[in-house]
Amino acid sequence: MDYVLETENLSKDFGGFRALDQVSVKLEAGKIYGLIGQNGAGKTTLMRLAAGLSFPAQGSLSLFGHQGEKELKEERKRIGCMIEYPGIIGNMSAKENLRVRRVLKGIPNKELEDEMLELVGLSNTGKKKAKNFSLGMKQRLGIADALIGNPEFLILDEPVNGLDPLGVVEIRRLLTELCRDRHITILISSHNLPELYQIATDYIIIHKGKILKTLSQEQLDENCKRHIRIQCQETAKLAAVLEEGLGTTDYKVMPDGVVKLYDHLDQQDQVAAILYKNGLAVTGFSLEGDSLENYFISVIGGGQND
Ligand SMILES: Nc1ncnc2c1ncn2[C@@H]1O[C@H](COP(=O)(O)OP(=O)(O)OP(=O)(O)O)[C@@H](O)[C@H]1O
Repeated sequence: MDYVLETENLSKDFGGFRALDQVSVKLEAGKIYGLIGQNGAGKTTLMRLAAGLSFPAQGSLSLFGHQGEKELKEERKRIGCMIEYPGIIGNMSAKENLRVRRVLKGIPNKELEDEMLELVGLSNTGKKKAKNFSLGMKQRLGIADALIGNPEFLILDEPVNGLDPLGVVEIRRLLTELCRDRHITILISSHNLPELYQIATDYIIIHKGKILKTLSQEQLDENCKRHIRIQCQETAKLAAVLEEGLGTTDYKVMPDGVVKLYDHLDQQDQVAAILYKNGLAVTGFSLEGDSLENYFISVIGGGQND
C-alpha cells in the first residue's frame, strides 16, 4: 500500500537537542490525522520535514510511495501546507495573495483564485488588505493559500489557533468537507483537543519527539468510553464470573489480559468483591475512560511506547 506520508525512524536535531526521535508514522489517504502533543513535543518539526522545509538528521521519509530527493521534490507539488503562521502579504488583498502563491507555484489556472476564495468563504473581501483581516479571515486565507495547487495532502499547523468559537466551527466544516468531497488527506495539529476530536478520523500522539501512540477514532472512543478496567491473566474465567456473578454481558475481553466492564460503574465494591470471592488474581482494577484530553494526559503521563 502506498501511504500519503510514511516515515521511518525519522530524527531531527537542533544543535545537541533531539527534537524528533525515531518517528515512524504511516498516513493513509482520505483520513484526517490529528497530531497531538504539548508545546515543544515536535509537531511543527515533523510537519516541516514532511513539507520539505527542513531536513532530517536520520531516517527516511516517503510521500505517495516515493522517496529520494528528486522524487520528493516532485511529490511535494501534491502537498499544501500552512505551518506556523499563514504566509500572508499584509498589503495585498486576499485575491492578490492567492495570485502570488499561484504564480510562485507555476499554476496557470487563474480561476483557481476565485474558486479557493469561494471555498474558504472570502470571496466578498474585495480590495480589503489582508493586514486588516480578522484572525479567522487570515487563517482561512492561509488555508486557501495552501489549497491553491489542488493538493491531495494538506498539512495544517494550528489552523484554529486564536479563533473565536464561530471561526473554529467554520474551519472545522471546511476541513471536513475538503476531506469528504475532495478526498484530501489532512494532517492537522491543534491544542484544542475537544475541537480536534470533532475533526479527526485518526490521532497521532507525540511527546518529547517520540510517537507514543497512533490510533483511530474508533479505538479512541473505545478507550474513552467509561469502564472498569480489570487486569487479570485468567480472562476467560473472569468473563464467566462477570456473566454469572453480576449478570452482565456488557464487557469486552482485550488481547492483553484486560477486561473492560462497561456497566456496574457505580458498584465497584460489588464487582471487586465478586472477583475476590471467585479467587481471581486481579492485578489491576481502575475506572477509566473519558475525554480525548484525559486520554492524552494518561498516554503521556504513562509514557507508553506502543
Ligand atoms: N530552529 C530551531 N532551533 C532550535 N530548536 C528548535 C528549532 N525548531 C524547534 N526547536 C525545538 O524543537 C522542539 C520541538 O519544537 P516544535 O516547534 O516542533 O514543537 P511543537 O510540538 O510544534 O510545539 P508548539 O505546540 O509549541 O508549537 C522544541 O523544544 C523547540 O524548542
